[in-house]
Amino acid sequence: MTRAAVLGSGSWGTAFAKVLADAGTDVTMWARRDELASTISDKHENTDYLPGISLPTSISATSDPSTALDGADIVVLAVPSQSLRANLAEWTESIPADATLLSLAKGIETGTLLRMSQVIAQVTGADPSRIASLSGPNLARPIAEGQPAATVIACSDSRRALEIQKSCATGYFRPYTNTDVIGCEIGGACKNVIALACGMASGVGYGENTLASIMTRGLAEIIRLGTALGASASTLAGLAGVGDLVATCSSTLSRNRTFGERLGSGGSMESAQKAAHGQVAEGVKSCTSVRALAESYDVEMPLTEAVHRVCHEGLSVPDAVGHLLGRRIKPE
Ligand SMILES: NC(=O)C1=CN([C@@H]2O[C@H](COP(=O)(O)OP(=O)(O)OC[C@H]3O[C@@H](n4cnc5c(N)ncnc54)[C@H](O)[C@@H]3O)[C@@H](O)[C@H]2O)C=CC1
Ligand SMILES: O=C(CO)COP(=O)(O)O
Repeated sequence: MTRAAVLGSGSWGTAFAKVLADAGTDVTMWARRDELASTISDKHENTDYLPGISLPTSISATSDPSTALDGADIVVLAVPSQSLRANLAEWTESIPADATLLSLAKGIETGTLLRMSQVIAQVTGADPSRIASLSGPNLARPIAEGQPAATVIACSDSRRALEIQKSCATGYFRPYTNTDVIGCEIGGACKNVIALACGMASGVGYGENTLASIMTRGLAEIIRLGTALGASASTLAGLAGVGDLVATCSSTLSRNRTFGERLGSGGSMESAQKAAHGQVAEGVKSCTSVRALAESYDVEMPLTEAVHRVCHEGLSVPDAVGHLLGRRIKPE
């Protein structure tokens, strides 16, 4: 039986642990707090992040990372992007030598501008062939409720991608494999920034034409950046690109879209942050790193630029809209 350690017990870590267990994988979760680990083990519910969802009784949880990692074939990294490096530094010693490392995080590290698989390779010293990324239209709660969805597992080693695919395929969760780790990670990180922009537009009161225009032009800038970094455009036209972009930009369950909506309807960064109740809206930090990454590759990303300026330079949403529409007109 495949054994997985899921490190991080937020909404997606918990929902994905349920998927793994439903697929017949032996799962141990790690939670930062003892209290949450005990609740998951004893009450089979994550009352903090996925209240009302019954977890399989086979899932156990611990606040001791070495207990969770003991004998793991697959190590699922489910903490927010900006905390991955510090957490990994503590976990590296206990990670089994041949385990596959699977990142669920959708962000680009600030400062280093590294993708999550690059951070994992740097901190753990693992060969890139052991590192995989999972990304797609996967809002946590509907998946935990068993609503059908598909995803992409990207790994340069197809054997490892297949191993993960088998460990999480269920009657409601359909994983596809891919070898394009860059495309998968860029799609996942960048769509959060575009979802912030859609939220802002929606908060102002704009409707479907505006949102569809932002999604489509957002995809154009994601493809520009992805292909400059070596991603395949077809990955970005698939589940980890268009699929996730549509789900996140359209859903009121998205933390990024909701965060943007609060800003668009006149809320401050502080109030939007407070209203998120500790849940991470990755795009708020990644807009800055994606923008810097694009700049270093001489790639134009006007929507990302606008989101960065609203979140971090005090630009108002109406002024950001004015700047975007005031740009030079050009062919599509
Ligand atoms: N929630 C969702 O629907 C989806 C989330 N993701 C991605 O999964 C990653 C994790 O997100 P969620 O599970 O949604 O998180 P969440 O926002 O529900 O919860 C954050 C989790 O990370 C923990 N955490 C926060 N700061 C930490 C730190 N410094 N060290 C260790 N743990 C820390 C919290 O205790 C909590 O368990 C993110 O990159 C997110 O973009 C991907 C797909 C779906
Ligand atoms: O990545 C997600 C869906 O695929 C979740 O998006 P949010 O982090 O905006 O909730």
